[in-house]
Amino acid sequence: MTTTDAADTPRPQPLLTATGVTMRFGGLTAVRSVDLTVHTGQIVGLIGPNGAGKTTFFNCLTGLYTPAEGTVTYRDTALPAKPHLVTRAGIARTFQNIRLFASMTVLENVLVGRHTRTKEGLLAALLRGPTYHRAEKASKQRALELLDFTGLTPQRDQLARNLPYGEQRRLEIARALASDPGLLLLDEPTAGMNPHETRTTERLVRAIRDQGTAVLVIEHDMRFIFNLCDHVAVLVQGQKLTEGTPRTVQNDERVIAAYLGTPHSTTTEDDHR
Ligand SMILES: Nc1ncnc2c1ncn2[C@@H]1O[C@H](COP(=O)(O)OP(=O)(O)OP(=O)(O)O)[C@@H](O)[C@H]1O
Repeated sequence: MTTTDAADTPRPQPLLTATGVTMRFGGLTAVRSVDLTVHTGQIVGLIGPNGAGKTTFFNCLTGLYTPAEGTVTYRDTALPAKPHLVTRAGIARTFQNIRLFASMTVLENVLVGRHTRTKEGLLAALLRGPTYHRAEKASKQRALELLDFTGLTPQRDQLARNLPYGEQRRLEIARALASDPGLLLLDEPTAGMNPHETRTTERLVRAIRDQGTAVLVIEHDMRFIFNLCDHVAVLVQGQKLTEGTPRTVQNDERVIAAYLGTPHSTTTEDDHR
C-alpha cells in the first residue's frame, strides 16, 4: 500500500496556547492581553524593542509569574503557575543571563537537568537500590547523548565556568533538553555571541526542532530570527503588534517603525536581505 506525503506528515497541533495574558507590576502593565500559539514542529520567534515585555511574557508561560489575567495551556491542559510543574508538564527554558552551576562539570550540569525528570524520590536516592541505579544509568546515558547532540562531548569533564561563553550557552540548552521537553523556550540565546557561535546556535535550534521539540525564542538578532523561524510575533509596549511569517513581519511598516521610531523608514540596520 502506498501513502501520500501529506498523509505521512503529521499535522501541526497546538502545543502551547496563551490567551489574554496580562501581567502588571504595580501601576505598570508589562504584558497586556497577549495571545500566542506555538504548534508542534514550529520555531516561533518573539521579538520587540527593549522593555516590550518579552521576558515578562516568558515568565508568565513558565510559572515564574502568575498573570493577573489570562490562561496558558500546554497540550490542552492549563499550566499551573509553578516552575517545577511547568517543567514536569514538558516545557523547558533558558534564561537571558547564564545560570549554570559554575563549579560542576559539564556532564554534572546536564545530569542536574535530568533529575527534574526522573521519578526516583529522595528515599530511593538514599537507599540506592536497583531502581535507583537503573534510573541513574539511563540518566547518564541520556546526558551523554545530549552532550553529543550539542557538540560538548570533548568538554564533558571540564568545569562549566572554564568553558568559553558560546559553549556555556550551549550547555544551558543541553541542560534544558535533559528534561525531554516538548517545548523549549530560549531567552536571547545568541546574546553576546560572535557570528560563528550564532550560526552554530542557529543550526542547533533547527536540529532541536527536527528532533521533535518545538521552540519559542526571544532574540534581538533579526537575521537569526528571520532565517530560522516559521512564525514571528512582535510585542511592543506589552501588546502584540502583529504576527505572521518572517516575510510578512519583516515588511510590516509598523514593525519597522516600532524599532526605529520613524513611521516611513523602509530598511532596518538588521535587515540583511
Ligand atoms: N520584576 C519587575 N518589576 C517591575 N517592573 C518590571 C519587572 N520586570 C520587568 N519590568 C518592567 O516591565 C517591562 C517589560 O520588561 P521585560 O524585561 O519583560 O521586557 P523585554 O521585552 O524582555 O526587554 P529586553 O529586550 O530589554 O530584555 C519593562 O518596563 C520593565 O522595566
